[in-house]
Amino acid sequence: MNNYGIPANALITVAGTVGVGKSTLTAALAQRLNFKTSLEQVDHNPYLEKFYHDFERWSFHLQIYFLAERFKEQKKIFELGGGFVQDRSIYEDTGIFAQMHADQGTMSATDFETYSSLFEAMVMTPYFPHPDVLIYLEGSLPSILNRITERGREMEIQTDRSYWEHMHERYSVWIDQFTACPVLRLNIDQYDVHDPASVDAILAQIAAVIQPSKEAKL
Ligand SMILES: Nc1ncnc2c1ncn2[C@@H]1O[C@H](COP(=O)(O)OP(=O)(O)O)[C@@H](O)[C@H]1O
Ligand SMILES: Nc1ncnc2c1ncn2[C@H]1C[C@H](O)[C@@H](COP(=O)(O)O)O1
Repeated sequence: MNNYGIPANALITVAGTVGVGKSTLTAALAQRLNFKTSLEQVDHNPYLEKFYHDFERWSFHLQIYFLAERFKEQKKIFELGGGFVQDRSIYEDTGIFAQMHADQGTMSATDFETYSSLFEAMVMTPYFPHPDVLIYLEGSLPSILNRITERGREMEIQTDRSYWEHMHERYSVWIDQFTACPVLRLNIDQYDVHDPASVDAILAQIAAVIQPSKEAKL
């Protein structure tokens, strides 16, 4: 247990739509807690750019790739005994991205079924540590679009606004139904990741969510 009352073996996962600020908050929390990070690799992803140019052609390949990457990270977290802040959850791959492309017809029904059965088989294993808390970042679509633009990944900037609108809407429905682990909702206008007092306040909220749920498991 550290000064914040957060167990040293905790798994904190940061969720939310593209550009909302997950990686930035992940790094800030991990640094303060002296936790390891589990980050999403964008630069070495062999499918991501192709996917943004042709969803139909590449969505299945990309989902399989993300699933494999995410599962390797889950296994590492399990083997190292926790103490991680994780950028994006595996639940979002299936519950947001794969589902959205299946619903929009940019992933075929057969591909979605194959993907979903693989997902189920991988998640139902002892390697799969559910987070102690999932921090859900939320904010207005215009603020998030500004962040996507400022960050400057050309493939995302060139993507139609409607894609981000659908995703934003889908996230808000998804989180209201999410029950796999305890959730802490944070509005991006209500914290400043560069202000230590503001990060302290988040850590206190994390501790308040984790402690009762850890006690309940004992
Ligand atoms: N709290 C914040 N205040 C202002 N800008 C932020 C904040 N968090 C992230 N950003 C900026 O928004 C952009 C997207 O953040 P990032 O952490 O990469 O998002 P995500 O990992 O959710 O896609 C980056 O340019 C980052 O510097
Ligand atoms: N499962 C996914 N399917 C499609 N695209 C995905 C998936 N997971 C992440 N992405 C994309 C979205 C962004 O362009 C990058 C990185 O996500 P970010 O929210 O910026 O960390 O990968």
